[in-house]
Amino acid sequence: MTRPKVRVAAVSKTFDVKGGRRQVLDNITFDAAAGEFVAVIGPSGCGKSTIFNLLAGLDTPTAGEISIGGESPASSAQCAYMPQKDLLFAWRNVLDNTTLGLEVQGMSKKAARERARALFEVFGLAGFETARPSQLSGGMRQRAAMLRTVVQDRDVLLLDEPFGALDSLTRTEMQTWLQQVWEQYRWLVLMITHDIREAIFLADRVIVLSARPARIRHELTVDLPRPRDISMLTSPQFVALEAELISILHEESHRALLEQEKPPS
Ligand SMILES: Nc1ncnc2c1ncn2[C@@H]1O[C@H](COP(=O)(O)OP(=O)(O)OP(=O)(O)O)[C@@H](O)[C@H]1O
Repeated sequence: MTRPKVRVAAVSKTFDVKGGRRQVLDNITFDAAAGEFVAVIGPSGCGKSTIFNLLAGLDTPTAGEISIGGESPASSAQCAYMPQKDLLFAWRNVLDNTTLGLEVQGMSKKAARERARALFEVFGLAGFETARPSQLSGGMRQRAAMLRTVVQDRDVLLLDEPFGALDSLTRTEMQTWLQQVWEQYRWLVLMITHDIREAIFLADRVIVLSARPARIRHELTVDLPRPRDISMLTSPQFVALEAELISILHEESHRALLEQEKPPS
């Protein structure tokens, strides 16, 4: 078996909060291989973004270890992170929004623009390079935010609810589009979503987290053939996977609701 690209080993995270400590992650262990598409799903507030912050090296675990390509997240230059609110700057045109990450890393504006421009076609944004973000549709804005992540040329993409704010029709289109682009580039994608169908449609594997403090509640392998299309959403195999996840998530969401009513310990 090849060595996993991402390794999360016995990771726990506790925050100091007013009036006590709040444990958010409890002994999380999972691996992901190069080229794999892994969806992460769990009740609201269970700790999904916290895991991504640790993977991106923005914070450190209280216990346990994370490695990306054998390196610590902070020193690894292999991860590109698209946070939940990856907003485009209204005063920059679309091209200059997509080059931001590269410029922050020290690349010249000219070189950054050249690299980003080459992706506009694939991201369905050709012709909109000099448009302002306000001139784009919701789906286009999300593709621009994703282009800004992808242009960093990393092997591992962390996508935190990339389609959360979109209407369901646009969302379905974006899922189909993302699948196509992923087939072409084969990044290792870790994607947080609240949408069970989206998770099954896109992922090779779905990791289900428990209510906070998050533990791995379940791992589901999605062995539906690729490329997947929307006609599969109603296939017996898809529906069975969906039912399995719905029942687990409902249980955990209910626990999360009860947990919210408790004060920090
Ligand atoms: N820096 C911090 N200090 C204190 N508590 C924090 C901090 N960051 C996150 N938390 C808490 O950790 C818990 C999990 O937050 P997180 O954003 O990881 O959840 P999530 O599963 O991504 O949520 P959502 O589904 O709503 O996006 C929340 O209760 C949050 O308040």
